[in-house]
Amino acid sequence: MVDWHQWENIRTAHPLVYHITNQVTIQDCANITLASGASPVMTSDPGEAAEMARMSQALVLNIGTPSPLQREAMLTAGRAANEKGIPIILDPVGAGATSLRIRLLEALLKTLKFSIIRGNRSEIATLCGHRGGRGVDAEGNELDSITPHFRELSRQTDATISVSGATDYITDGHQEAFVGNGTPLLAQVTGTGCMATSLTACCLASEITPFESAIIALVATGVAGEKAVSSLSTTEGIGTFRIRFFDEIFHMNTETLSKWRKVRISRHA
Ligand SMILES: Nc1ncnc2c1ncn2[C@@H]1O[C@H](COP(=O)(O)OP(=O)(O)O)[C@@H](O)[C@H]1O
Ligand SMILES: Cc1ncsc1CCOP(=O)(O)O
Repeated sequence: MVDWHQWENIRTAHPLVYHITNQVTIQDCANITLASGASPVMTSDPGEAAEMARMSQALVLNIGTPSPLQREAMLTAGRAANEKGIPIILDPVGAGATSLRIRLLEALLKTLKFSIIRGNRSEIATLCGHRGGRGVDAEGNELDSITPHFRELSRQTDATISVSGATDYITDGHQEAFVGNGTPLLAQVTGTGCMATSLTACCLASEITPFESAIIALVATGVAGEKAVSSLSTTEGIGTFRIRFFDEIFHMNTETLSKWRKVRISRHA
């Protein structure tokens, strides 16, 4: 059972969520963080990364557009966060696309302890050793055949694994959740995965457990997408959808989450 009231914790706690993230969706991530009731800060200068991490309540490391300076900032901020017990969430955007991304992920996973790793199926499958994906979007991978690998990754990394797709899958190695909310239009707008990661960090920063943070954030993303798409007229498309998605997150509350949620949770055998 998920306590959906915890969504309101974000507005009450108003946590600072530090993002080292990609140049494509950085502003969307800042705005979705604000829409949920948290406060974003985005900077990639290694010179201030440790100090910024120490004052935050959660750290997002999103590898969408890596650079040498950003890679250094991620390791510096990550070490500072780990030392202070501040939770870190990793978004391995485009994980399998290049060797540089694979090496960066190996370094991050070797050096840092993550509370949550959130990506699409191709990205998380790459972390499980099944390299795939042409760019940053998911390709292939039937959910049923791959969930045992996600559970194993959770055990190996001691992190909650949050995998988005038509059906989202979350495991902390002991229990698993399937989230059926969403709309295919979410996959046609860039940044919805990055924003799902930001929302997961907002929950994590508000003292919600990693497993519940992952579920609540993906339900909120999916429900906001469903409500946004249902409001579109025949002449409206992804531009209006994107704006309405922000509005729906801004107005998201306990009642909407518990009424619209499509979640199945079970314990692993
Ligand atoms: N075919 C789909 N049907 C319904 N929801 C989807 C679909 N594809 C993705 N979503 C939703 O879109 C959001 C972003 O997921 P995804 O597109 O997998 O992330 P990414 O942008 O990292 O590739 C998630 O909330 C997910 O549930
Ligand atoms: C298109 C693109 N290229 C590098 S990062 C990025 C954004 C990816 O965003 P998301 O993973 O949320 O679709």
